[in-house]
Amino acid sequence: MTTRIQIGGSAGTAPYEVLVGRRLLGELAGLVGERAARVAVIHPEALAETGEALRADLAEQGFEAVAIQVPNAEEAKTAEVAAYCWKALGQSGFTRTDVIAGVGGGATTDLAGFVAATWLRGVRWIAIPTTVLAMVDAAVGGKTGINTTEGKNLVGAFHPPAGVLCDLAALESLPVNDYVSGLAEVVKAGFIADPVILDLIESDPRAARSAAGPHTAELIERSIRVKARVVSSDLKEAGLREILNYGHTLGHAIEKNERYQWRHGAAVSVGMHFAAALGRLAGRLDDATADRHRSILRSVGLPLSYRYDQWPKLLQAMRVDKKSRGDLLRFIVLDGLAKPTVLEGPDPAMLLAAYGEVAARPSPERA
Ligand SMILES: NC(=O)c1ccc[n+]([C@@H]2O[C@H](COP(=O)([O-])OP(=O)(O)OC[C@H]3O[C@@H](n4cnc5c(N)ncnc54)[C@H](O)[C@@H]3O)[C@@H](O)[C@H]2O)c1
Ligand SMILES: O=C(O)C(=O)C[C@@H](O)[C@H](O)[C@H](O)COP(=O)(O)O
Ligand SMILES: [Zn+2]
Repeated sequence: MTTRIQIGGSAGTAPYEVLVGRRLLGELAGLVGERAARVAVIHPEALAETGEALRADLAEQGFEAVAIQVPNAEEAKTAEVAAYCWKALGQSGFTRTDVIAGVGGGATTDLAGFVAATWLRGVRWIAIPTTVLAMVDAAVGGKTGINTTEGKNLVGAFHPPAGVLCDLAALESLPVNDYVSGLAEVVKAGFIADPVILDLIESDPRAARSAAGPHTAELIERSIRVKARVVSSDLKEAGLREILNYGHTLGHAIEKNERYQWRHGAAVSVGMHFAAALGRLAGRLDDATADRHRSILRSVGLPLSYRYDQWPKLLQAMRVDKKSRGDLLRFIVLDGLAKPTVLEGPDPAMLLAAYGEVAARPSPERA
C-alpha cells in the first residue's frame, strides 16, 4: 500500500506529495512530466546500479536521460562536485523545462536539490531518498545545500522538490550503521512533536534498527508527517521550522570538527543529548524526559558523547550556526516532551556544564 503525505505550498511554492511504499520507481516518469525532454539522475557511487536502472528506464520512456555519478556521503556536498554537475547539465543542453532526479541518501538529495536550485536559477527536481534519514527528513521540505570548510550547509537555497518517492525496499541494502544514524532524526521527531515514535522504538529497540522491523513504515511515516506539518507552514524558517534543528547546533559543530567524516545522524544524537542536558540545566526540562534521551539513543546504538577537550572549537563553530543572530547563540530546547522552544544566549558556564554532562573525558590511566 502506498501512503501519500501532502506538503502544502508556502512562500509561493507549489504543493507536492511524499509517497511512501514499495515499487514506487514507476511513478518517476509521471512526476517528470511531459514538458521535460531531459532528465539528469544524480546518484552516489554506492547506488551506481540504481542510478543506471533509472536512467535506462527514463530513456526507454522517451526522455534524453543522463546519469551523473557523485561521491558517496558528505564528499558530494562540495562546491567542486556541484560544479561538476553544472558542467554535465551544460554539456547535455539542460533547459528550464528539464528535470533533475536525486537518488540516494541525504547528502545526495541535498546536493541534487542545490544543483536544481542553482541551474538556470531553478529547475524542477524530484527526490528519491534511499536512507532512513533522507526519507524522514532530508528529502522533505526543500532545504538544499552544500558544506564549506567553515561549516555545515553554509551555502544553499530553499528549493522544494516536485515530489518525493520513498521506496522502502531501498532500505534493505543500507548498512546498519547508516540505518541507525537515520534513527537520530526519527527520535528527534519523537521528542519535538510525536512521542508515539518514542514509544514504538522503546517497545523493541532492536527491531527499530532494521528495515524488517514491525514498525518501520509507521516510524518513517510519522516522522515525515512531523516534518510535513512544520515545513508546510514555515518553508523559509521564519520561526516554527527552527524546531527541526533540535540537536543540530552542537551536531553540526561536531560534523565540522570531524571534517564531515562522522554521519550527520550520529552527530545529531550527541547534539540532542547535549540539548536535553541544557534544557534541564536551564530549568525547562524535567529529569525524566532528559534521561529518556540517553536511554533511547543508547538503546538503538547511537553515540551520546564527544571529546571533552574539543569544547572551545565546538563553541567557536556554533557561532556560525544559522540560528545565531549576531553574537547571540540560540538553541532549540524542550520545555517538556513535545514542547520545543528557543533558548537564547545561555550563560557560557551553563553551556559548559551541559557539555560536561555529555562529554567523554580521557580515562585517568590514559591521561
Ligand atoms: N535538507 C534537509 O532538510 C536535511 C535534513 C536532514 C539531513 N540532511 C543532510 O543529509 C545528510 C545525511 O544523509 P544520510 O544520513 O542519508 O547520509 P548519506 O547521504 O551520506 O548516505 C550514507 C551512505 O549510504 C550510501 N547509501 C545511500 N543509500 C543507500 C542504500 N539504499 N544502500 C546502500 N548504501 C546507500 C550513501 O552513498 C552513503 O555512502 C547530511 O548531509 C545532512 O546534512 C539534510
Ligand atoms: O529541515 C530543517 O529545517 C532542519 O533543520 C532539518 C535538519 O534535520 C537538517 O539537518 C537540516 O539540513 C539542517 O539545516 P541547517 O539550516 O541547520 O543547515
Ligand atoms: Zn538533520
